Amino acid sequence: MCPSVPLPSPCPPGILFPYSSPQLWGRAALQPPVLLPTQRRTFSNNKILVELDTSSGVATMKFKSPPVNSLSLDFLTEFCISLEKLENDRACRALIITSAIPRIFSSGLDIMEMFGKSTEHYAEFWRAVQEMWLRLYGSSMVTVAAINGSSPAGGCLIALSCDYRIMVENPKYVIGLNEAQLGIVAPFWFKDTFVNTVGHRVAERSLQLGLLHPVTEAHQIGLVDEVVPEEKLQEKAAAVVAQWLALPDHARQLTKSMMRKAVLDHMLAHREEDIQNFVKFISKDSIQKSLSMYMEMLKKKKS
Ligand SMILES: CCCCCCCCC/C=C/C(=O)SCCNC(=O)CCNC(=O)[C@H](O)C(C)(C)COP(=O)(O)OP(=O)(O)OC[C@H]1O[C@@H](n2cnc3c(N)ncnc32)[C@H](O)[C@@H]1OP(=O)(O)O
Repeated sequence: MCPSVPLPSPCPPGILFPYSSPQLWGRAALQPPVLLPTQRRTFSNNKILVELDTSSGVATMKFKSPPVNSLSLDFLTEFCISLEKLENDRACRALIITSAIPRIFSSGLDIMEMFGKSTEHYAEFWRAVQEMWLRLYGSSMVTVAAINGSSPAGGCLIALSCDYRIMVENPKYVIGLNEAQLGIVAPFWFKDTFVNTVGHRVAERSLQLGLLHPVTEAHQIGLVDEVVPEEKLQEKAAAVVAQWLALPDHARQLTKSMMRKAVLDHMLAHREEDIQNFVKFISKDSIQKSLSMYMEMLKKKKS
């Protein structure tokens, strides 16, 4: 189960740290203005590898869950634990998220977690999905998605939850919230996150059609901020992080919080109701049938 992490009281999970924890504003001030020798701290679990460069304050998180980095309950739990560790580490000010699996950033929520399971399992799974989003969208760190492969649905949500998205130029890669194609509906907080990034009209069309956008199109509609060749991705991500970290942390964090608070608060106010809605929706025979047909379609595509 995704842990309920003790955030500084009285802050509910997902509210940006600056609102409740002014003592953390000073992360920037804690950094001496001299170049220190590079020091790396790594921690790894089954599905995620994290490397923190303590001299720059930048962590890189690599998804490494073959075949397609699908967001299973185990994956989400590891993700939340890693985010909590970094968020609480004063040496860490920024996070770059990328994939160690060729051609895939993340294939989104693990469909097998939403298929043929108990209602208790669906509730636990959905709480973990919510937790992941609350932590990432509400993070006080600078977050950059270095998208080095396709990123449908939940994978796109991870990217959307970051402060900046850089995607590798490749005509085969796609990104978007394609839930409608599976016969399911993107929850209101997926939608809100999407609207906050691309605007209402683009989001409305893209969501209704369940579009997966090729990279160039994703760039045109503002779903990704920049497109780069594969070999430039890490360098570009580092440069973007450096630009964002050049500002005083407290000013950047309060601005981020101001921009995101309404959406985070809305979800927190409806969290339990959202879990009940998900369980009810996903348990329906018609939805289970749609998911089953979709999995069949994926398998057929392969053979
Ligand atoms: C009211 C409120 C209501 C709330 C209503 C509910 C809201 C739910 C919101 C849902 C959000 C989601 O993220 S739903 C998930 C959406 N995700 C997707 O649609 C992605 C589907 N996958 C793909 O398009 C492709 O697999 C892709 C990722 C591009 C990789 O293509 P490749 O050709 O490289 O690989 P494939 O051969 O297709 O896949 C390799 C194997 O991984 C499996 N696989 C692929 N994606 C998978 C996935 N998401 N979950 C599980 N398994 C997956 C395939 O079946 C294969 O299994 P084997 O055949 O056994 O090897």
